[in-house]
Amino acid sequence: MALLEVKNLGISFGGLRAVDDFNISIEKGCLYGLIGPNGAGKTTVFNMLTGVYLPTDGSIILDGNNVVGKNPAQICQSGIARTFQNIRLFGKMSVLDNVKVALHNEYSYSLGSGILHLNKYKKTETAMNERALEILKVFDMNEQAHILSSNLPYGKQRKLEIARALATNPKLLLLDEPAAGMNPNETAELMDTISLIRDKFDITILLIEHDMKLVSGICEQLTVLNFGMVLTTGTPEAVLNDPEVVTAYLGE
Ligand SMILES: Nc1ncnc2c1ncn2[C@@H]1O[C@H](COP(=O)(O)OP(=O)(O)OP(=O)(O)O)[C@@H](O)[C@H]1O
Repeated sequence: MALLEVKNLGISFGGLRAVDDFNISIEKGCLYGLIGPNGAGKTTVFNMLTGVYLPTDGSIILDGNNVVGKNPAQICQSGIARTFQNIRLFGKMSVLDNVKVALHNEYSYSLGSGILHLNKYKKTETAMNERALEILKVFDMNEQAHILSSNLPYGKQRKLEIARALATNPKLLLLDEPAAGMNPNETAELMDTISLIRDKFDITILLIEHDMKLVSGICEQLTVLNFGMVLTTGTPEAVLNDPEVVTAYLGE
């Protein structure tokens, strides 16, 4: 059974049909790319998958359960995490704290325990620090744990966003243009990181990206969206050589 099965998904904003009859099936462990021209509806699909937008039609089945109608926090608990096109870190918090805020799916203590610094609070905080450092180490950022996140270079801020999303312990990680604004060296490093976390965290990844080098380098399956509708689905080789895709998106 696929980890994510999306059927006939659609949404309208007033008279605009932003996404129509969108179907996708993603096997567990797959690294999957969603591509298409600007305004095709890619981020709108992410917003529906994460409960930010309520679809007008269709179903989103994650691991056998329909998540349509759940709010973003409930969907995060069900196992979908995301990053955003524009970096949305807590700039005035440390790198470590940015990761720790996302650990609440796994760790918790009562308000009273926190105020009174009871044993439960101390144990949980120690465990959270250890877990957050472990995640940061995968990104080679454990030594920067105590600096302000806004002081990180751009490429590292993007990685920290991914680390924070991973801290929610997702089954499915959605990355919205993870390479946006990166230079070629940062993009190459990011490609290695994305492949590594898929293996190390045993997760499934769906990413939106305009950088075709990244897409063809790491994705195993692609779906192309055009004017809110699926143009085609297949392997990167088949999709990127499809004349319709070349005309609609790649512009050659
Ligand atoms: N909340 C909203 N209200 C009205 N229209 C919206 C809303 N959200 C998205 N849209 C419209 O839906 C369409 C798809 O937008 P979307 O941002 O999903 O495209 P995209 O494929 O992610 O584009 P890009 O590659 O530029 O990020 C656009 O016409 C956009 O203006």
